[in-house]
Amino acid sequence: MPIIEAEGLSKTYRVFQKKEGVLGAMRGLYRREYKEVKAVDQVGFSIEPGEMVAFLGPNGAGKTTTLKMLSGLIYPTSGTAQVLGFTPWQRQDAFRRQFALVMGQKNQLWWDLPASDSFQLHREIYSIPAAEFKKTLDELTELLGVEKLTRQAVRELSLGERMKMELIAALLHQPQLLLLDEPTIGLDVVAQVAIQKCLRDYHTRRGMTMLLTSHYMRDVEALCSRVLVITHGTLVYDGPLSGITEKFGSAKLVRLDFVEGVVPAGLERFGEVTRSDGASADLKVERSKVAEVLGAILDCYAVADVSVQDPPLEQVIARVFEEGRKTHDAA
Ligand SMILES: Nc1ncnc2c1ncn2[C@@H]1O[C@H](COP(=O)(O)OP(=O)(O)OP(=O)(O)O)[C@@H](O)[C@H]1O
Repeated sequence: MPIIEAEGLSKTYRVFQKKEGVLGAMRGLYRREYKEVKAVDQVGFSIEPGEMVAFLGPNGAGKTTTLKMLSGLIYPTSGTAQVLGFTPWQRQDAFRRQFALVMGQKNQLWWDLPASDSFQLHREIYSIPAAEFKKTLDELTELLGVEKLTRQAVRELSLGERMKMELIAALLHQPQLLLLDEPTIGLDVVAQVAIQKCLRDYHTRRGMTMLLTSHYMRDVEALCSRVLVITHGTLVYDGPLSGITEKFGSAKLVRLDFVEGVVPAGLERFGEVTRSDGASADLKVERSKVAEVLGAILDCYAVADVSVQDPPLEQVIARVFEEGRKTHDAA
């Protein structure tokens, strides 16, 4: 049975339009005007137990709104979802005990108290047996290298340390499903890698299911083999991470090193030269023409080394977002 099954999930927000100026504000008191924002439009997907899935999209695409519906924080306008066999917005206790939601932009821990006090509260709320609580806590603090920081007030911790504590709090009750909304936002590369490693190790040990939103492609590459892409509230891709490059990365990057120690003139007739540096150059070549172009280059020049690469994932994803925007604007 899938852990998450969403069908036709939609959310339209009704937003109050405040008029400019004092007069406008006064008019708004008795004649309120609203506009509708279609945040999520007929989204459907299914996630099997143990999958680690990335949920990608540009700012305002509807990712957080979808996660909020799946965790029962808000009601959908229409559509259905079954999460762990429950309808999330019915907020049954048994459902809440089996999942966790971590939002990189929101604090769930008490600011003025040490994280260990918040952990104890979680233990009470979830009725975790003392021995089990200690074992999980020790495992997680060790995994994240924060054993010595749990007795320090949360407000005194760095952003990265705080995020690690948030993650520990979320995992203490050993949820089957972890929903993560930008868990590495604002973190330096070292902290990002530590969070990724913790999630990967924890997944290997416990096999939890994970749905993650992130604007950092490194998170996605490190953790998720499947990707859902949403733009303007609509799902535009659901498939393997590698498939995104095949589907949307129409060009390949051909890297050439020339024997003569300089990049020869006239290379641009074979494709767009994206880098030229000493004896080496990068050429953007249409995927279907790579073999033909390489043959022609080798006929013309003395090439010492050649490699053919996919474009960086960031570039491909940016292209998917851009195409989604164009389709939306044209509709
Ligand atoms: N509470 C709300 N009331 C009104 N509109 C909202 C509300 N929350 C979100 N929206 C709107 O819904 C759309 C989707 O927002 P959402 O936060 O789900 O996007 P997102 O993909 O998570 O974006 P980001 O990557 O910037 O976090 C946006 O246009 C946003 O302005």
